[in-house]
Amino acid sequence: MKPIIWSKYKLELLDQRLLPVTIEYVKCSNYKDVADAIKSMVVRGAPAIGIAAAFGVVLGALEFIDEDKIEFEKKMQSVFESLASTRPTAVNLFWAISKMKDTLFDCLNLNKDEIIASLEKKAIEILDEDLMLNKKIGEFGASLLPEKCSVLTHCNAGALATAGWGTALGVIRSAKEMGKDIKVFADETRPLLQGARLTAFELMQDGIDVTLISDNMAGYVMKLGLIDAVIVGADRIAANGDTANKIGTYSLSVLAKEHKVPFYIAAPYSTFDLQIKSGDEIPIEERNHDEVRKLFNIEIAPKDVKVFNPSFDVTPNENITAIITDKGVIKPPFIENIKIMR
Ligand SMILES: CSC[C@@H](O)[C@@H](O)C(=O)COP(=O)(O)O
Repeated sequence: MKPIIWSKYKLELLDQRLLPVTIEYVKCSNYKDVADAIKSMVVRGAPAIGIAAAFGVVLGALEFIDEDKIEFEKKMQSVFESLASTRPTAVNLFWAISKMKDTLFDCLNLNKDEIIASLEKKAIEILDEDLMLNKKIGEFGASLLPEKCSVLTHCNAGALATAGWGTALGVIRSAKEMGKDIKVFADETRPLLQGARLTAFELMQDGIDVTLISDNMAGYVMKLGLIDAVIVGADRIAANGDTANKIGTYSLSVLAKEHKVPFYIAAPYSTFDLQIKSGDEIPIEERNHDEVRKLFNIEIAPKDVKVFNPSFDVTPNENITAIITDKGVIKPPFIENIKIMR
């Protein structure tokens, strides 16, 4: 099941808000539809929102290509801004938009058809490259896992969050493909339940042994000795290795440290933000408070209760055993080794 389908200048996004109950695609015929889909989390996961935004740029260009050159450039600027204003934490979004901006800049002197063709080519390249990067992450990560092991993961860093295969779940898929005996514990991941709805669904579809737990069970499961490794994805990795990922990841890293369980981050190069020195500089998205007050639109708390709903947290580098990337496995000291690897 592909999360992103591009065909004949139309973008179709698998509506991840409805999974696993309903399988439905949302059709995006202009850049505003794409921005709305990213904001409302029809499409989610760091690499997937970057890819969707790249196709959003193509749709924006198609909409404005017939304007005169100055007007076209002005309108494209608002396309970039609108797509960039959707979600602040995952750097893959800004990485992909910046690739599309560079491509547009390089082809502005070409004719209209050539401009559209260049932008479309770049967006398809970003999509195809992500799948290839995930396969590499999978291979590097799988070699870290013992022949028989049980992995805990959080949120969804799988095929649904990427062009396919996944980062954290890519490591699990590759390990399985290598013949390793892998069991997975998936945190349900409140408030939006990406672990329960997406990770459990994805792994079951692939016949991978998965056990769902609620987030507050992770410590007990580790204490029972049921977890050999934690593997999660990332939304942004600072130059010192501090990593933003779905809210709850930080707590897991603390639990893993306490129980001496290795804690791995799996992410492609597009998730690194070497402009920022540490995780303190990563913008953390705060989402609608009803995500916490309600579950599937049903009130589960007093209507007006105060809520804090940060969508991500930052795991400090000292809690991370290694970062699995498409170029290899980065171990501490992260400041030096990230520089060398990148
Ligand atoms: C390969 S996806 C990595 C991360 O983007 C993922 O773990 C995550 O935090 C997704 O958050 P989401 O809010 O569902 O977009």
